[in-house]
Amino acid sequence: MLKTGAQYIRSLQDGREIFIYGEKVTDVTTSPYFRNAAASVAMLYDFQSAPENAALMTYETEDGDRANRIWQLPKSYAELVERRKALEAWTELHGGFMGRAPDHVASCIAGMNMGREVFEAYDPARARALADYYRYARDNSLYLTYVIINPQADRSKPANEQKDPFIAAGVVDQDAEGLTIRGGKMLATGGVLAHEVFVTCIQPLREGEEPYAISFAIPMNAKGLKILSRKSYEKQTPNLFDNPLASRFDENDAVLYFDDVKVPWDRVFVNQDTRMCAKQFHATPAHVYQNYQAQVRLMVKMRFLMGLAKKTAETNGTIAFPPVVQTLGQLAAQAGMVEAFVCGMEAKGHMHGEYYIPDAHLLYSAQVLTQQLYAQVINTMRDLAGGGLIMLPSSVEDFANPEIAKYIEKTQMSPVTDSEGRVKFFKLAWDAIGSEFGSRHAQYEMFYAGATFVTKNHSFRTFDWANSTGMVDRMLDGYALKSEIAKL
Ligand SMILES: Cc1cc2nc3c(=O)[nH]c(=O)nc-3n(C[C@H](O)[C@H](O)[C@H](O)COP(=O)(O)OP(=O)(O)OC[C@H]3O[C@@H](n4cnc5c(N)ncnc54)[C@H](O)[C@@H]3O)c2cc1C
Repeated sequence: MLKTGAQYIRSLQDGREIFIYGEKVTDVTTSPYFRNAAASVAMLYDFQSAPENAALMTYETEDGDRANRIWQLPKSYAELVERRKALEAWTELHGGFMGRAPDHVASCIAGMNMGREVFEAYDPARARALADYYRYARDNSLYLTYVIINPQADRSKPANEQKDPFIAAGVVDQDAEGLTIRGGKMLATGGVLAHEVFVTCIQPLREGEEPYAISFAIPMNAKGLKILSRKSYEKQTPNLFDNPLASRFDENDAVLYFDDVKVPWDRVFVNQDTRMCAKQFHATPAHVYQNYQAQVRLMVKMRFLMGLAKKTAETNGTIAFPPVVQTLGQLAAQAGMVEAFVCGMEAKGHMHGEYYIPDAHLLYSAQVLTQQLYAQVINTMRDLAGGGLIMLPSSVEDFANPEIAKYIEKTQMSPVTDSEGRVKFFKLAWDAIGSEFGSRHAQYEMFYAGATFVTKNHSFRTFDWANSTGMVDRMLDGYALKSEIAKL
């Protein structure tokens, strides 16, 4: 069943325990720290369930119901592209600023479900749990987030050798009903807004780390689950005009602590198996699908950033300067590169059983390069803007005071807009690239898919080295020292 925005908002009122600013918040939808972000997610739900968007955003499941395309399991290139168009349309609603909108983890679980045979070979009961969960989440329009990284503490030691063996979430007990989980996980982006969380470990685990080699999904209001929120940018932003992005799209990031949380067997996908923990991502299409979604999102975000860059130059009257045109051309080429990667990984995809999967190496190439690219793009945009990002009145209250408003009109000028338009535009640009919200985005784009050594290893692992070294070998085979000496 497709949820509407109102149904989504109601479904969040489930008594989950969020800790922030010394308080416990149990209703996200009315909290000044989270309510606007919840309303933004509700907007996504309304868009998916609007009758006029049915063909774009939904597909018919095997039961004859309609589900959001984020759950679709494409069986051809054409279906993959159809699904991507839905992701693009959804992402445009937030300009790519909600990194863990519901399409991210849905893509992961859909990809995992496309590789069910890997779970069948591991344990048919766990495979059944995964297949049932996929259908349950799809049929109930669930918003899932995930925590797949152990908290930073001492990265030189495995989880079982940390000062506290339960700094990272692991199994403390198992019985006929399921597992009991204790410990922490980073970093549940969207955790306060999601219905459920998928919990596992994507970091390679060694012998001795079996208790941490788990994979399961539970509701955000599960007994014993504590959501430890970072500061709220939404709360710090007094109004929409001054922080048009932070005030609406602060999806939040939270450490999760599992205070002896009970996980029933029908929600357990991997139990204390280090090899299977890695295989669930890399032997199935899960890792490729979740990160393909992330590149589609980035493609849309780059388009939005290009709009900001061009308007920056227009607003400052620098648009006709040849070096500025070249800078915009360079930025546009970088945006084009992200799009080329998305189109390339789709076109170069392959069948995994009955499903069509984007090309893994082009995906990992995109990840490695875009992790570096984002900071470069932001820096170039700051360079284009100069002090205009800072030469701004403190808040809408300044406009509301006639004495100050008079001087704003005298000092905020542009060849293409009035003083209000100039301030409005630069406040948006600053929120995207410079405010605390914008700065968190730079960190997000650098790390959401793992540190650079991780993505570079994926690129190394998936490149067709045999083809390249074969070419070199054929070249080397075409000549020899002996025959060259013979020519002397
Ligand atoms: C804004 C934001 C949102 C996030 N959202 C989520 C989320 O929704 N779900 C989730 O599960 N995770 C999330 N994460 C966590 C993210 O997956 C991790 O930040 C990422 O995997 C890197 O892990 P780390 O932060 O522990 O960094 P580390 O692995 O500790 O790496 C930090 C740096 O230390 C060095 N380093 C560490 N280990 C090595 C090594 N073995 N070899 C070489 N160099 C090393 C490198 O310089 C590296 O860049 C989020 C992170 C951020 C910043």
